Amino acid sequence: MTSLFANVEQAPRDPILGLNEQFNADARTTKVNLGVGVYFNDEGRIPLLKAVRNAEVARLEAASARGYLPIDGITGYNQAVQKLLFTESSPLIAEKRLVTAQALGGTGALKIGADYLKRLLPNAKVAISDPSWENHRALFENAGFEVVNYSYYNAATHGIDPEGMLASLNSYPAGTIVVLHACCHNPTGVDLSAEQWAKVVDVIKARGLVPFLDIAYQGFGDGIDADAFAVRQFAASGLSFLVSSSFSKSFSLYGERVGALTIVTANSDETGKVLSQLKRVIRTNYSNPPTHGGTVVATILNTPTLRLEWEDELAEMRDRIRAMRTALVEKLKARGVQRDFSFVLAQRGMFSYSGLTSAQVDALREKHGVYAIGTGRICVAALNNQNIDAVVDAIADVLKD
Ligand SMILES: Cc1ncc(COP(=O)(O)O)c(C=O)c1O
Repeated sequence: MTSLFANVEQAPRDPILGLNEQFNADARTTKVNLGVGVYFNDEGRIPLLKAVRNAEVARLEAASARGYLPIDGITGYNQAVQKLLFTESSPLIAEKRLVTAQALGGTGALKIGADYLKRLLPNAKVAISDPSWENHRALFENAGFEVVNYSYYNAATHGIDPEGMLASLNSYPAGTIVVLHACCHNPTGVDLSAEQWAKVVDVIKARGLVPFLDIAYQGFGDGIDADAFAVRQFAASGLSFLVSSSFSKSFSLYGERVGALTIVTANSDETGKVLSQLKRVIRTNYSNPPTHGGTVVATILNTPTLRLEWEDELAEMRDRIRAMRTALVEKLKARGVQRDFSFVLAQRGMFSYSGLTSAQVDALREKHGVYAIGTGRICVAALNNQNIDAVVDAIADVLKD
């Protein structure tokens, strides 16, 4: 009798998680991991934010005073997410046009959104940017959608291809789902300008496309409010759309899986019905989300002192990444590297799309123990004063070859 799994084939390794496994197995003490999308502090550690520590203390104190742990429903989480995205005075809140559900990180928010959209629009295609976060395509394909790419990045200018993007959007039939990075585009770090967003909103509205905004780095671009610009533009347009929020990076809570899916409906009647459907998707996947990380985030967002503490720490992370961008560009220049890397200064968020070829990325890893993604994406948020000189030397070396 053949065994149940006798004919199972080895699945390809996830490009990022696979690289991480390789990094962990690398015995070199000088190795640097610029592959994974994680913010590390100057000691190379994932920081425990003071606001998080203080919220944890408050959480435990409240639980012991009560004498029991609540089993469902985190007070104030959904409302806090909505205020972060749309501001407290948004008419969407007053008009009860928002459905928000806590989700397992940004990935979980995309997944429940995708599963719900598959029920709503079974024949729609999903369009993602070229390039996009590695998981977008696989996630929507796994939800049963055909996924296509819209033009986004111009490698020659290290900028947006605005005409190409609008041409792509204009070619789609009504009902096509368009996944947009609301800020800090992953992997390129290149975002649309206000004027470009306005044109994108117009085309999406005119053609009846369905926007799904992914906001995984709110606060890492220009600030909490500035980074919500695109989300608020869509809100002002009167369209119905979806937003997936991730708090993994902004609260430095990677392992807790904190995120949210928000759906903007046309009116309060739709809101009630959409919520009932979304609950069904969640219920049949994992029943309800864990409470720990969500309570910490809700406590911070709803407690003025903790909120200020968090905003300062988020700004500190953003400033440190910017400082690392500047240091990288200046050190490469000082090292005599001919190629101009100044485009890196205009990129936002945690990543840089360096323009290094996959052969150069291989050489960085094999010769120097510097790990980057094959597309040339490096995580600038993983650079620090201890490792940056080794990284600069390694890049200079592979460019020389
Ligand atoms: C664009 C984008 N969306 C979503 C996610 C997923 O976020 P989370 O780690 O919270 O699942 C990421 C994380 O890398 C991302 O870069």
